[in-house]
Amino acid sequence: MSSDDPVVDVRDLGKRYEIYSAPRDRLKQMLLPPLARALSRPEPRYFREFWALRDISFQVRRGETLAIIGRNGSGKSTLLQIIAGTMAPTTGDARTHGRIAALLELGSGFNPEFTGRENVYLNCAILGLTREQVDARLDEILAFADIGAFVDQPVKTYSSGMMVRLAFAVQAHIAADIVIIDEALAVGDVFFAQKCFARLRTLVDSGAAVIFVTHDMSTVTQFCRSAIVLHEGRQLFQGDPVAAIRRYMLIGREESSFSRGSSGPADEPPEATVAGDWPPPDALVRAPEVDVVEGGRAEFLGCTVRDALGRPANLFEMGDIAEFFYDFLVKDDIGIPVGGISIVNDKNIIVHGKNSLQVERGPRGPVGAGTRLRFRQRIALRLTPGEYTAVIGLAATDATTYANIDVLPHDDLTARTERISSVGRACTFGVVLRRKGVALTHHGLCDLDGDIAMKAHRPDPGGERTHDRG
Ligand SMILES: Nc1ncnc2c1ncn2[C@@H]1O[C@H](COP(=O)(O)OP(=O)(O)OP(=O)(O)O)[C@@H](O)[C@H]1O
Repeated sequence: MSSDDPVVDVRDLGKRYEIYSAPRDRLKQMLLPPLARALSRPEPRYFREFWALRDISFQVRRGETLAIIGRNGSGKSTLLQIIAGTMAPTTGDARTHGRIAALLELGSGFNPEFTGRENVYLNCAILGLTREQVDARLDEILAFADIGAFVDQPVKTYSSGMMVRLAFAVQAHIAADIVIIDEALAVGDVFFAQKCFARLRTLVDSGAAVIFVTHDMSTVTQFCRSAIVLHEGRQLFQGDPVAAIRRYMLIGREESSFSRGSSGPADEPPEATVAGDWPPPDALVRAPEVDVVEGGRAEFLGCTVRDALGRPANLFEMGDIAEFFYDFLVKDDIGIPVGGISIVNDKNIIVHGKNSLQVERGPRGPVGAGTRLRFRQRIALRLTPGEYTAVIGLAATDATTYANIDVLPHDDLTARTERISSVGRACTFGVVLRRKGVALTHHGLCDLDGDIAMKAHRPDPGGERTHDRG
């Protein structure tokens, strides 16, 4: 095998599951078809077919990193299991060359009654290492796992974080040619995740191929050289990670009444407005999965997200302006209304939140029952690529508080502001790398204002020379 030959070669792969509506049907399926065959009768079937994967083909070479992305249930884990050899395909095949390290299901390779140390030996033996080889690596494995005295406790007493530490430490030290990881790093803390990525980078540099399932889009862009998008068991896309994320973000959206905003087709969708214009009230959407907490004093009517051209959009490039429009029907007399949005990432962390008290100070008064309150909130999405949801909130405050916002302590302001409605998952949108200019405008969750100055200073015999850059 030459060094350029694929170490993973997946061809026309398909996986069919048999779905039984009752356990007894499984038994019938085992017993009755052979009987029917013996009697030369038509074979009965007691299950429904479900194809979790269809026509999947790709190759991975040494030193390559491949991400597999897709919505829940798209077939990612099934595909990894077939590559890892723990599940057989129904059609096609997945050939692999070399030793495989797989981190698929938490604790799956461990015997819960054995200690961590014993499990290291057990796991390594399963992976084909001799006792002497394990002895030689044990210190390194345990140092990497860094679980202290727990290493001599039964694994059943471990937290999930400890379990993944030990499992990753083993898999990362067995000199594997192919490393397969299914989201497993997500249960470790951030320091351990960083250590794992550093280790994976070393493995890749030394020629291992890494296949990775993740829902974390920044991992895809930062770590992987290519990506496959699976959707309902089909391979929608394979190639550049950024293009793959775009494709992934569009799943389920292109068919809906939403369109793609800045990434969309050149022809404008019918409901586009001029940027900044208020869309007609019936253009607002109330998604079925919104999570509304309201005390009956106002009703959330819906929202729409528009791009800088006024087109409905839910996919933006880093730094694009998004305009959020959202309406409430006030059902009771309330004080001075306050509207706001919090943007929440896939880890349920609020990456940005702002309400109208924080941005405007125009004359305002209380509003009465029957008023339709309309908000337009413009946000520059200077966020890391990923999927986000918006929480939309309505609150009210009194005239005295409103007049004294600048002097009131924050806690007083909060205490004097009544929460009226909070709408979780009011809308979702994606942020992807930019296509023009610097693709990734910053690292980390959000882009903070700031600048960088540099001075180069080189003392020399003829006097000092200083260059300023700012
Ligand atoms: N043993 C099984 N029997 C029947 N159907 C199954 C079985 N295992 C998985 N499936 C189905 O196959 C499809 C693909 O499952 P899989 O776990 O591979 O998806 P996934 O992309 O890894 O999902 P997630 O992101 O939620 O982990 C799903 O619809 C799932 O319900």
